[in-house]
Amino acid sequence: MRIVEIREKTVSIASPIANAYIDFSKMTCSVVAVVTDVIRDGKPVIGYGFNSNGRYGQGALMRDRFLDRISEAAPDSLIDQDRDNLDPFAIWDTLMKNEKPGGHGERSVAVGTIDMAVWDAVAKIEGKPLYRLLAERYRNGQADDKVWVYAAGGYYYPGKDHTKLQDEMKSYLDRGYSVVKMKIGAAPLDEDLRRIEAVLKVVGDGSRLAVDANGRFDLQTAIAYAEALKPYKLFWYEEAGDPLDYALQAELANHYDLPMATGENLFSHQDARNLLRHGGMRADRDFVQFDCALSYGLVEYMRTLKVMDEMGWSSRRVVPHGGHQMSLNIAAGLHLGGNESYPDVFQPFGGFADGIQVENGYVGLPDIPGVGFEAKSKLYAVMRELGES
Ligand SMILES: O=C([O-])CC(=O)C(=O)O
Ligand SMILES: [Mg+2]
Repeated sequence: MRIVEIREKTVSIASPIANAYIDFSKMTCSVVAVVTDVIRDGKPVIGYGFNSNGRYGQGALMRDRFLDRISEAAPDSLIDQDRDNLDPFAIWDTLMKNEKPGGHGERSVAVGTIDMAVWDAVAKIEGKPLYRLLAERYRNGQADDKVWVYAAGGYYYPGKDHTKLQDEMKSYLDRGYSVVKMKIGAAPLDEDLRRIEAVLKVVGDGSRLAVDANGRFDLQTAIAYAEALKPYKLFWYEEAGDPLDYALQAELANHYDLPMATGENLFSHQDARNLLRHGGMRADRDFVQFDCALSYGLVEYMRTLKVMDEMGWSSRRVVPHGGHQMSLNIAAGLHLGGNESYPDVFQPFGGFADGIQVENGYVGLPDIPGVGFEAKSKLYAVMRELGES
């Protein structure tokens, strides 16, 4: 058994939406296909991956060094002999050979995307949904059969008034979500409060609304928002300040005793550990949002979960960023607290398998081998074009 080839391409996920920090007018993402010589149902097994929104396609890094490391490695060194399968840990070590520690930059996105495709192939070779494989290998066989998800949206875009924002949020509730998320921080505080109040009229209660500032605020602004948000008792207040400003996050906790969330822009277990060491995050109420697709993949994610465990954090406090099926599998298989969902944006990469309904805020997973991409037809069409061409 061997990896025959790894293919990659960059695709556009451009749209007119904006958060407080960036617009998505030129957003791209990488799609990766790991082609193996294993035959299932008369066809070679191909694992697929893609990177989450917010970081651009990583083709250059992959072509410049990561893919060569795999093609130059002895094929046997990448195999899990006991299981007669690919070995995601050995593949990870090979990808990261001669990479210095620290300064994670965007190589973590390139590696995370390849790692997703490797795990998809591993689960397909074993003939199981990835979440079941993860539960069997790492959680005594106990998988969650459904995962809590919330609907993320509420972006700024030209011409979007309060009515359009309300319509968007109402459509998420109509589709079975019980918690929604909206952007803040691209408008002045008083306008953002009016936007929040407009949404509260639709969702009914602050416990059903999270807000996301995408790292926009300095400490003074973060505190001003905290004071203004407090009476609404929101589900969470996300990424108030710069993702790496742990002192800001820790000081903010002195002004806001309700749930906060952050971590989507931390790309390694060392950065996650620094957040928990220095960011004043509270294990009894706050949430962390590390996204495997941006942060060296599932191999590294397991290290992050171990760090959390050692620091007294339940895996149920993790609700990953990214709204993708890979994190949904990790959530069900490794017992996370839930997953983000983008019902309308970042298509065809956002969202879950076709025909899977959200019920009271929970979704199930398709019962097919791998991550489940084949059950999401528009996404699979993009992947297949790369893998089977
Ligand atoms: O707008 C973005 O970059 C996405 C984001 O923060 C989220 O999904 O929490
Ligand atoms: Mg966010």
